Amino acid sequence: MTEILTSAQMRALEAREIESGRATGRALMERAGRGVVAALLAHWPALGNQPGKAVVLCGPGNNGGDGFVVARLLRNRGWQVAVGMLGTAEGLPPDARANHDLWRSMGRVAALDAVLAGCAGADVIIDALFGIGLSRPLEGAARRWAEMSAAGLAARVLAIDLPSGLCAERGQPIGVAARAALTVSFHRPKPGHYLGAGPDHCGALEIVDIGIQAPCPEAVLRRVERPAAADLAKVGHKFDNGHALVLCGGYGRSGAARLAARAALRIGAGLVSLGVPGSAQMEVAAQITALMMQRIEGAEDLAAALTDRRLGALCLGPGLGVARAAELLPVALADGRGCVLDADALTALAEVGLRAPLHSGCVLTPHGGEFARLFPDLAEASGSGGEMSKVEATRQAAVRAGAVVLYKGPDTVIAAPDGRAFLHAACYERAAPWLATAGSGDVLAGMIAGLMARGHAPLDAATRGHAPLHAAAQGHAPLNAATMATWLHAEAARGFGPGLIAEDLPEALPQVLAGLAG
Ligand SMILES: NC(=O)C1=CN([C@@H]2O[C@H](COP(=O)(O)OP(=O)(O)OC[C@H]3O[C@@H](n4cnc5c(N)ncnc54)[C@H](O)[C@@H]3O)[C@@H](O)[C@H]2O)[C@@H](O)CC1
Ligand SMILES: Nc1ncnc2c1ncn2[C@@H]1O[C@H](COP(=O)(O)OP(=O)(O)O)[C@@H](O)[C@H]1O
Ligand SMILES: [K+]
Repeated sequence: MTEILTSAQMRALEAREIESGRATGRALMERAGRGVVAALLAHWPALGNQPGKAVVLCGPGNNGGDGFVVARLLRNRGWQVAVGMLGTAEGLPPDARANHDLWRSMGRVAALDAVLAGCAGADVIIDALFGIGLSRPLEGAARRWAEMSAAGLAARVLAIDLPSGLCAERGQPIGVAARAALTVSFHRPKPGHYLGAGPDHCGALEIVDIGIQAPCPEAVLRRVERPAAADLAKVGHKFDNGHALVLCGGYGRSGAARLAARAALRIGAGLVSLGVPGSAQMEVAAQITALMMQRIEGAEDLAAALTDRRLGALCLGPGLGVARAAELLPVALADGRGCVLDADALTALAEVGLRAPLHSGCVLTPHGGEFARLFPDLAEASGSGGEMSKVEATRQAAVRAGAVVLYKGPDTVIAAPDGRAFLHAACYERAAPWLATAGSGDVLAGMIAGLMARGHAPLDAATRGHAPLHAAAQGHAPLNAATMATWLHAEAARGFGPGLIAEDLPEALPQVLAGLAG
């Protein structure tokens, strides 16, 4: 279950399910409500011991309809339930109206403001004001609710589908948004559950199966999955496992490249060389052992080094210096070899305005600042106050660059020029706040380069389990390498935990790789 659906895709699926005759809208709403109650009792088991007190806030659409179902099911379990409503019964869509009427046969519906004023003693508050249908900022009582919950005044808030006010696509409040302890969504998560401020507003996330059988569209955003051990196994001679070249900066600036190179080696490249200018040779030589060193003063030396076809991938950027990056970039990009561009290489690229001949073997790994330098319009459109999601911005950036773009952050989005896109969200059960440490991006760049250099093609589902296919300089495809490295990078941080510094990341990789195999 790796798909992440936009609101439009979710609506289309629901419509297809209903058209197929497999379910009615009412049935889906009933299952949604049942799922919410089950999730509530699973999340707060003490509430299952004896009937509690619930306040249910119902909005003017089907999210409100889910709320009426939950109110009825809790009342049937003996709970005291107060329902507050925004809008009128007449204005509700048909399924929500039917559930409103069912609830009215067993309880009252008050105005939202009145219920909010009396919700202090509730065991749980159900936010069923708005879900994927939110189209403008909250106002009036709905806004007051969002402010109240965001201020932490209301305990045990359960949001149905989304905390009201949160944009399902961008993971940012449209104006203000409620804050929940638990968010229960349906069928598949939405981008807003993972992006930006989404996880903070959602609290914890539960996805409930409501029995939709219609298949997800092919071209959806997917979550980055745990890699298969077979894809990372090492085989044969060191040259069978690929050779990566990490370009290094001058004297006093070699640390970042050394970090990247060590990560490339740890992730399984057979050989890793540092391309070092004369000024840094002594410094680097004193610091490395398993890594190799090659003198690369400028463009000519790099061109000569690249005549070795066993070099499967390059990494340019960490500690490189913008001027050196600008000199080396054209040579590095000339022959279409796998190339990870990070840090100073991205800044150099931004200075020439993406006119360098990027190609589909490149992976660009910008953080927010670098993304804004490379794609200022997309950064603005996806920034605060913009309308575009980080997913869409990354997708467009990949098309424009003709290369894989990995837009970093706790929510990392990875997109290929052909439209495929993946999200790695270091939140909820995969939170890895320790990654916010200097140099961790350098390690990621090295890991990607190491995977791209590795001398066997990734195994697809059809060939998994058979002997890997050997072909020098045919490493992991850039998109695969980027997604796998992102998962392993976060996993290494999660395994190490508090106190992590970038140097620890390559050293934590063996345990992560062993864990995959075990
Ligand atoms: N799509 C599906 O597959 C399913 C949807 N279900 C529920 O249905 C919800 C979607 O229902 P709707 O499409 O009716 O959308 P919502 O219930 O999220 O809200 C839509 C209504 O709110 C109004 N509105 C939007 N922003 C407003 C604002 N700021 N102030 C005042 N009014 C505003 C709209 O005009 C519309 O009337 C989901 O979030 C989910 O909870 C579930 O019943 C299960 C299945
Ligand atoms: N709060 C966070 N949770 C999880 N991952 C994070 C967080 N902050 C940053 N990261 C990750 O840490 C890395 C930081 O990279 P970058 O910003 O380039 O740092 P540096 O330049 O210091 O190496 C990226 O992989 C990014 O996705
Ligand atoms: K909601």
